[in-house]
Amino acid sequence: MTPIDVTREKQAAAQEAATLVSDGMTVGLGTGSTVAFLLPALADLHRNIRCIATSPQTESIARQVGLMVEPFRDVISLDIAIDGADQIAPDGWLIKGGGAAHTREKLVAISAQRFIVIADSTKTVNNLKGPVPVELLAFGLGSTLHRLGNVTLREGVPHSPDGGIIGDYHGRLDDPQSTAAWLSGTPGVVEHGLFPPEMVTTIIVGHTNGKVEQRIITNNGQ
Ligand SMILES: O=C(CO)[C@H](O)[C@H](O)COP(=O)(O)O
Repeated sequence: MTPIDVTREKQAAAQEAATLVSDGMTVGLGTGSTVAFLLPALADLHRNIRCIATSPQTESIARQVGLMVEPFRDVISLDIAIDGADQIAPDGWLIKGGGAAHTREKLVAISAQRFIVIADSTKTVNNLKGPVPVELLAFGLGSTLHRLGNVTLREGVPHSPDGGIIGDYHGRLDDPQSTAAWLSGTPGVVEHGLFPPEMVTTIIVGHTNGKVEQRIITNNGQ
């Protein structure tokens, strides 16, 4: 069997996603190594797009390759957002936030008409497995951690770009909907990395032979 070439898979998915963008669009840019392949592909194909970046890393690379990046402040709606994922379940639930950017990534995804997920084939799983990344408010951190129970704080990337404390929740995940609702309803949790299928338009998975597989998850009301 051919060994998996994750780099080629990421590249293939990113390249395909870049073709879904048209000149004149406002484009949300996710964060991570798959998105890093998307940025030059977008810059090669499109001269006239406006971009919103979900992290300082993405913003810096996007500017280096010549993309026009603006702050996400007065923009209300994006035409499209493209981002990676850590795990993709068959029903379209995602875990994101391996790169600690899930709060901004969720805001950008929910604001986009279409949210496209790009990934290598190792990201597809039969069942989501924890942990789930969480961003927590520094104020009251000890109390929030006590109520959540099973959270480890990150050492590598301890803060989000917005100053939140990044951790990983290791609790139950057999019903992502109820875990997501519980995390969202816990005061002190700024955001968690469970993304529901309703947020996802299309998943593009790259394969080692350079081909991609596209799965439509929801038409987002279009
Ligand atoms: O959610 C994310 C960052 O917060 C990334 O999209 C996710 O971690 C996937 O990263 P990569 O493309 O490097 O595999």
